[in-house]
Amino acid sequence: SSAHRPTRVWTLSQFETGRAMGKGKFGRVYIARTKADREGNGGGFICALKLLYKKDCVMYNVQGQIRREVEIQMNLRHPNVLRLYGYFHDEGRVFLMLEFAAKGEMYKIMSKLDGRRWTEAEAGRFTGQMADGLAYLHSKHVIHRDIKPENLLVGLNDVLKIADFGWSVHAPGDHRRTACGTLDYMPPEMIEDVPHGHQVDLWAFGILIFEWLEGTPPFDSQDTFNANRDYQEAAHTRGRIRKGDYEFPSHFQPSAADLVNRLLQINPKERLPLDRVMQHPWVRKWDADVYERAKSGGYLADT
Ligand SMILES: CC(=O)N[C@H]1CCN(c2c(Cl)cnc3[nH]c(-c4cn(C)nc4C)nc23)C1
Repeated sequence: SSAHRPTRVWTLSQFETGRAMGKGKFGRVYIARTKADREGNGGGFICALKLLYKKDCVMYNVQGQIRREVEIQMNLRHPNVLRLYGYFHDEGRVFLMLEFAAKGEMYKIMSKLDGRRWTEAEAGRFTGQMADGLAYLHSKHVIHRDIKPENLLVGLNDVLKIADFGWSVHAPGDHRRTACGTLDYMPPEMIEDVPHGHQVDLWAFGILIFEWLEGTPPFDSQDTFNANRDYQEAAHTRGRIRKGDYEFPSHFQPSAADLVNRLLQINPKERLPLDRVMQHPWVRKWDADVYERAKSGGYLADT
């Protein structure tokens, strides 16, 4: 029957928590394992337990936003989207039970690669998975708005997981972070501050593919730290983004460059839709069946 299965009520006592995996400014994530219940069932389930302090949420008045985002993420089910299994709270903290991604954070893994570059095969496979996960999110009318290596995780077997840390760990500092956050992935329409739609994720996807293959993003803003140079750099970067002023290094695969060009279109309406990304020759070369996967999943626009 379609009777709504009540989500199990969790409490912290049902977990054994391990080390903190990262110290986000506004929350911490611990590796955790569920304890078996009295009948000896349900033990040993590994997850990532994310803590948010209520006092931070109240101070930044984001509790409503977090509740909305949790409701959305609870209903998302896709192999390339990090699962949110449940949530619970005690008097001072909110706990999110998230899927554990065994290989960790994409940007950290990239920092260990030679030149921060993936091979063409690795980048191609990640591209197919990213198109699949994004198509699923867009079919649920979820615009990510913050696609970048910092918000991607990698599971066993190099499965890419889109994780939306933006609203959770960073949300309380969101305004500050966006104000001084990196411009690298920001599309022209967000720089112009005009209304934007799901195509902002397509632009960021183009930036991401470039960075996977080159090791640096095309409008690299060289995050400088002294104020006035920082301001001039940012102004220069914004100008380059608005004009679509970027170029490919000589080693860049022409077919991959073609795909990146079709995503980094100034006019959001001209960016290649995800069903076409999945059918692009360079993607099919490395992930031949992503289009069929997404079609059979029923979340591709029937264009
Ligand atoms: C700074 C910060 O908060 N980091 C959080 C982000 C998400 N989070 C994880 C989340 Cl939410 C889920 N799975 C993870 N796996 C890992 C990880 C695995 N290894 C080998 N190393 C790490 C790290 N991290 C996560 C860790």
